[in-house]
Amino acid sequence: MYHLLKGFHEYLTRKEEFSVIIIGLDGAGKTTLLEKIKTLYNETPGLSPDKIAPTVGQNMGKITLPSTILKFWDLGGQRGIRSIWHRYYDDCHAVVFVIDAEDRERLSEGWEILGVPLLLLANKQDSPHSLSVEEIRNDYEEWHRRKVESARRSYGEEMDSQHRSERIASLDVMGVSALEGTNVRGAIDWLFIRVQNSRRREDS
Ligand SMILES: Nc1nc2c(ncn2[C@@H]2O[C@H](COP(=O)(O)OP(=O)(O)OP(=O)(O)O)[C@@H](O)[C@H]2O)c(=O)[nH]1
Ligand SMILES: [Mg+2]
Repeated sequence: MYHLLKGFHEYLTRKEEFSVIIIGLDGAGKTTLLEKIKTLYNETPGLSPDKIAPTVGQNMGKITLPSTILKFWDLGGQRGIRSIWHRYYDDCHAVVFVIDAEDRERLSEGWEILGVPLLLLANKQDSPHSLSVEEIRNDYEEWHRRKVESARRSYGEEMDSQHRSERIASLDVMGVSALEGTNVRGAIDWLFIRVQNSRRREDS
């Protein structure tokens, strides 16, 4: 009887774990974001911004949501370290791509390394010098249009235009400030819904 009740209790309280990777150029604010997420969702606060150094390798952090554990992998963004990102793609349930909205010069460098985008965070929205969500989205679409056009020039007309629209449709841009925590909860809500949906699709 005890085992039956214990099993039932475990069933009711069980939590599924999902992996989310956080990528983006060096200095975009990925680690600041992860530490802010820990502070907002865990009893033990994350590191304060002045304790955060550039990431060499990876950081991991977990938060608990209703019947869900989100496990974040914050990966270093420096050029030499980006080659390890692909090892995390297969096993993750969602990708967060952080953009430094203050850094106009390096926006296209960001698009170059962006694989399949899911949630794009335009970070540093607290700064008056930052580009807005709208400007970031337009820049991405403009960059993508140029890329499709130059591919068309090189490979002829057989470009898959349906693929193109799917790709843009899958892009969600949100403005956040990792430093101040603005809209970080909105980003977590987005991820929560996204991983729940991915589970429903796997189940059916
Ligand atoms: N104004 C402002 N600055 C931020 C924000 N988020 C991060 N920063 C600053 O941006 C710099 C880089 O932040 P990190 O979190 O180390 O960046 P990272 O993306 O982890 O960089 P790598 O580990 O090298 O890939 C730091 O000086 C942060 O304080 C933000 O929301 N607003
Ligand atoms: Mg970092």
